[in-house]
Amino acid sequence: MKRIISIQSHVVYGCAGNSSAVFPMRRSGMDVLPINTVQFSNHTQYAEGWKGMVMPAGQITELVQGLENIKVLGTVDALLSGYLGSAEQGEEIVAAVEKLKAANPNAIYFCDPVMGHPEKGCIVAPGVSEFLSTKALAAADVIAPNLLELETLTDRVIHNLDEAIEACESLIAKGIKMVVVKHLSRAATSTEKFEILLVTAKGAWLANRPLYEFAANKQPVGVGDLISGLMLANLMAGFEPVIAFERTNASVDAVLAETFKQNAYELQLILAQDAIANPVIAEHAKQVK
Ligand SMILES: Nc1ncnc2c1ncn2[C@@H]1O[C@H](COP(=O)(O)OP(=O)(O)O)[C@@H](O)[C@H]1O
Ligand SMILES: Cc1ncc(COP(=O)(O)O)c(C=O)c1O
Ligand SMILES: [Mg+2]
Repeated sequence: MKRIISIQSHVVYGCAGNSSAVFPMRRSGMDVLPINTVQFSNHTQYAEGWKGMVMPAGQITELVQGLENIKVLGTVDALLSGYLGSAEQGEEIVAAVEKLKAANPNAIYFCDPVMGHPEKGCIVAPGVSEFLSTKALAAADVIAPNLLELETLTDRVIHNLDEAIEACESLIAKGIKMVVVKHLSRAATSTEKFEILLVTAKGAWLANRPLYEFAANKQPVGVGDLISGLMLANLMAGFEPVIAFERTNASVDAVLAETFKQNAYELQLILAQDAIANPVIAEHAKQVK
């Protein structure tokens, strides 16, 4: 069984961060070790706000040390990071990646560069975007931005698929092994489908899934965290990148379809759990470069 440390937010109610990714990764057969960057009542896109706290400085480092003390750190196959409570937590994560790779040189770092953005509504502490664009990017093996995050990481405005591929290739040229663009949004080839992109040194692949008409102020949150968690789980399960990409897209579609069917705001992970574990691929990814 592959083992993944997942360093993300925890929300008491609903799905975001670890509360969106841990159960699906476990349901996909992974042994997941969650480290929470924050403990919030709910995600930060509720109009009513949220309660809770950012985990104290040093907490990530202390917990990783605890894993090393009991000789578990060397058995970990991957570290996934997502929503950060502070830029200082990012520094602790990069140090944890270095410690992990010293204990297991085959381990990989999968970074979901969750950034706040007025267009998106997600609220993230100051300095996090700058950290993600520099030190996290330098340490990551796989990175999974949405379009806005990809633009920030590559300091460019992206208008279409070709420009999105070029932006990903610029990250590959810097040493990133794989880029998953979780949402092509305005750079997508069609407005009728929800499109995602996989780019590696071997090429670029486009996948899509149906668009569900959620109410404007009730767009489910935690989808990116779900995509990143399932992509990593599928890679750890041994699927080739394109197959992992297709399986992830199929599982995420099943979750969104169930969420839409239930007219829910929070992702319906439990109702869709069988499709998480055993996705049915409706349409294969198309190689676009
Ligand atoms: N199949 C779908 N149909 C409609 N909306 C979707 C679908 N999948 C994801 N979304 C919405 O698209 C947005 C994706 O957010 P974005 O910030 O672009 O990436 P992410 O949040 O996944 O990191 C979210 O509002 C999510 O609810
Ligand atoms: C606490 C928390 N964690 C994680 C996220 C990331 O969610 P998404 O996967 O939609 O980018 C958000 C977004 O608002 C959030 O508020
Ligand atoms: Mg996101």
